[in-house]
Amino acid sequence: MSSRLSKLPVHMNVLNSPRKIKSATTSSSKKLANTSTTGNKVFSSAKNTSLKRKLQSATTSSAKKLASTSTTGNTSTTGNKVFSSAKNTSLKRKNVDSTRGRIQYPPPPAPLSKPPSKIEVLRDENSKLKKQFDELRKEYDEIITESKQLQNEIQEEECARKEYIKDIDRMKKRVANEEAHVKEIEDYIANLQQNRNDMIKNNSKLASEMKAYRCELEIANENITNQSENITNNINQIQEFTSKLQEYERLRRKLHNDVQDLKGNIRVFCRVRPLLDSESQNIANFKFPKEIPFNRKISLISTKTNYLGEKKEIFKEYQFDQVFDTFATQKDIFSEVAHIVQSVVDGYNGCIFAYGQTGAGKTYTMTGPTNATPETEGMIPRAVRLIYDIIQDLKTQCWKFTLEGQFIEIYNDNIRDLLVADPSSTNGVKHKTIHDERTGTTRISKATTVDLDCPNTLNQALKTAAHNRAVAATKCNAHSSRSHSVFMIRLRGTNDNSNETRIGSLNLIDLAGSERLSKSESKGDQLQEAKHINSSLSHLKTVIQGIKKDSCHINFRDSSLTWLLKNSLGGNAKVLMLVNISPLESSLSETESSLEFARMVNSAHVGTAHKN
Ligand SMILES: Nc1ncnc2c1ncn2[C@@H]1O[C@H](COP(=O)(O)OP(=O)(O)OP(=O)(O)O)[C@@H](O)[C@H]1O
Repeated sequence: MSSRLSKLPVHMNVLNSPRKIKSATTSSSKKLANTSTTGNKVFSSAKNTSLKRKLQSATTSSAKKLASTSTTGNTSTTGNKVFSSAKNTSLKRKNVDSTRGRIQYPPPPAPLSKPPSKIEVLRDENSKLKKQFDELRKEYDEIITESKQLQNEIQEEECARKEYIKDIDRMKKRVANEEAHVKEIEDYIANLQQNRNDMIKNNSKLASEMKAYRCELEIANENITNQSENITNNINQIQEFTSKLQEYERLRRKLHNDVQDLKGNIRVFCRVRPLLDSESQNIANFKFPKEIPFNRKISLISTKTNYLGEKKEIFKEYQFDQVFDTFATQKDIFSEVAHIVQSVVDGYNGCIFAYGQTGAGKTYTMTGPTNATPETEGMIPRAVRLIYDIIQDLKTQCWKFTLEGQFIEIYNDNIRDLLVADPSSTNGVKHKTIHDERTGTTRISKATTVDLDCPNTLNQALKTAAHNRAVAATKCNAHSSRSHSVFMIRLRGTNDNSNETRIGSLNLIDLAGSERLSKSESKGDQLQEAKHINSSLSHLKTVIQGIKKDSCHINFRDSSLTWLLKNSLGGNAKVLMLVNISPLESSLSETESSLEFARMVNSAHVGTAHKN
């Protein structure tokens, strides 16, 4: 019995060493905490179970010993037996209960007056064992508590581990993403690297190109420097040439004027128009003796019957500045007119008038036919176009020009505006001729003035004038032949370089038909018209004769026509008279009359022209 009990401490040695158990538990707990693997859990659980089993076995053995001791005690006393049995039963139950939970120990036996018996010894032992058991139980409870804590810790660790695993998975995913991102960045960097390499290549290429350009630039700069010097030299030369040109221009104008003076300030051209398709009459017998460089003479052979009834050929020869036969073109006529136009731009007054009987070709010569072409257009459009050309050229010499025009007609000695949009609106309007003695120019009051700044304005003005004359012609039979039309051009030029000013004027006149009163057999209004025409032409003749004789007093005021032409016929003027001749034999008498008038004009001398 004692050996068996003595064996108990051997078991209890294990259990009785709380430090060892605690240390083992702590070590196990640490291991568990460190490893947190399922295997460790199992191990820990197994250890706890083994500890439980040992405790149970120790309790069971103690109970058995008590039972056995109790049986032996029954031989002494019944009361003790009962007591022992009851105690043993109670102890057994307690011991059995102890396997389930807390163990209930029997109260210690009452002290014996006799030396302690075996039972008392056993009781002491039992009491000691109980104490040991209580201690063990306490330790066990602590271990259980600790184990539970460990379990909890294990569970927590397991949860944490799972979280870690999740975190690791998340991290893995993140790492995968980051790796992909890194891959992208690496690709991007590789691309950038490639670009950088390309750019480096380009850079070096550009650098070498730039070097080449720099060389070229240096050469170009040298060239520019050289050329700048050349330009400066050229500018100096140009300035020299310009001043020389201006000098030559002055000389040219003087020479041109001298030539005009030598030619005479009143020059007369004669033009014989061709036979028209519509005409079937006989042609007069004209002769155009060939001269070089141009024809100056025209011979007229007529047959006259004397009082004896004898037919006699009469030969008359006229000489003018130039004679144009039936083949002459508008261009031929203008080549001579152009000199006067040039004089006008040079600052002189000019006057070109067409004289001749009705139908002799005055309007054709001055304006051109109704649907004129560049070949057939007359002196007026050609003169204006030439002025445009000359003033355009003069711009290189710093000349600026303004050009304006008026277009009027003189009918029955009254002035009418041909550029007005509505002729009926001017009924009763009295126009006056105003001469500016300072500038030597003439203008008509209250008449429309147009700026002839471009060929279109000129064409429009010519159209309006032609329309207004046509309207008047329908109202009054053959009106156009019954009035003098005057296209007045005024020109003003300034030169800021030389501070020069040029003022010139050009009158282009289509005179009324010059047929004689006796022949026209006019009556009524027509007679009145014819009288006015003859009167004005007669005054023109008188004025020119007065000029021819150098008369002190020339009465320009005698007719509206001569008054209008005062500045154009006076000392400061270049005059060109175009005598238009009909080729018809039936017009011979009028032809002779016109040629006589022209001869008289041609012999007249109109002062010495001077600039305005
Ligand atoms: N050189 C010419 N070449 C061709 N046709 C011409 C020429 N000269 C005049 N004509 C024509 O002769 C006709 C009469 O000419 P125009 O009208 O010019 O005469 P005019 O002297 O002006 O007459 P009016 O005094 O009645 O105005 C017109 O049909 C015109 O086209």
